[in-house]
Amino acid sequence: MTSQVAILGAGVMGETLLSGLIRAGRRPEELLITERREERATELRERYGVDVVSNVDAAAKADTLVLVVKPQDMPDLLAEIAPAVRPSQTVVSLAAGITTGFIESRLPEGVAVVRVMPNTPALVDEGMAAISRGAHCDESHLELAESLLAATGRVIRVPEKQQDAVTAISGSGPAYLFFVVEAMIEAGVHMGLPRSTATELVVQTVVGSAKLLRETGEHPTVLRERVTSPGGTTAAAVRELEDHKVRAAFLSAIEAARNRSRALAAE
Ligand SMILES: NC(=O)C1=CN([C@@H]2O[C@H](COP(=O)(O)OP(=O)(O)OC[C@H]3O[C@@H](n4cnc5c(N)ncnc54)[C@H](OP(=O)(O)O)[C@@H]3O)[C@@H](O)[C@H]2O)C=CC1
Ligand SMILES: O=C(O)[C@@H]1CCC=N1
Repeated sequence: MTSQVAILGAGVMGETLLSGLIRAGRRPEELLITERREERATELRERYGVDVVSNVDAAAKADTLVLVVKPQDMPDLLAEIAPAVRPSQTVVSLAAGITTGFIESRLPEGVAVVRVMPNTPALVDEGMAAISRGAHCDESHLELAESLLAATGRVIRVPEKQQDAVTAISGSGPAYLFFVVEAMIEAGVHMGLPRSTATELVVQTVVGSAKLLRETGEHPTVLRERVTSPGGTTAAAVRELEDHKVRAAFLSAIEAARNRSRALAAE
């Protein structure tokens, strides 16, 4: 008998995981999804050939329950599924800020809960996910979560106390980089470049720079220094970034994301 994985809440992140599992070779019969809105359920059923069921049916049938609703929707979802959940199942939560203790306290005693922080580059199999064990997890539960997330990119294990910082760095991180990309494209347009030219220049520069970081393993400071010719253009630009306190702004922004993650479970 095949082990079933149910994704409860198939919005942006839930669909990202679903599509990754299918690309990695999981058969639609091994997957179940739940959705609140009928039109979204129909769209996903047609796109992936998966069954869309109620939360209670998913909790009753699947061996692994992956919770991908917004943190604010988590209390209601847990109250709904708790009567159907059994200690033999594994619960994997992708919600920002929601601790394993929060989930364990709302489910039957002994259920293994793994907390995961993924990110959207998982859509192109370049995701970064960090996983943490709850009180009732053993190695097999962590391996199960790793095998799910490894379908869409890299996976590391972190102590749960680091998850709010992880959320602020790699969970939200793609948005900061897209923000920088937007700003660079706008700068090109401002200087008279056609938008399509500016976009191609910036996107390939980001892809190339990421590859350079990954493939050389060099520290980013070293790579930045190699671009910075004495008395040249880059030095002029970096001076402006420092004058405008962009480094300090990143620190404050990422601390704000960490603090927001900490606050989410209390809402
Ligand atoms: N987006 C991202 O980059 C990342 C998101 N996450 C986490 O993933 C989770 C989902 O985020 P995201 O995908 O962006 O949000 P979305 O709003 O896109 O997805 C949540 C989905 O869950 C549905 N839903 C809500 N309540 C229920 C319920 N009781 N039963 C079934 N379905 C339900 C929502 O339906 P409806 O539309 O009707 O509300 C929606 O489709 C969050 O907890 C977030 O912290 C983690 C890392 C990265
Ligand atoms: O913005 C959010 O709350 C979610 C969690 C990390 C990325 N997106």
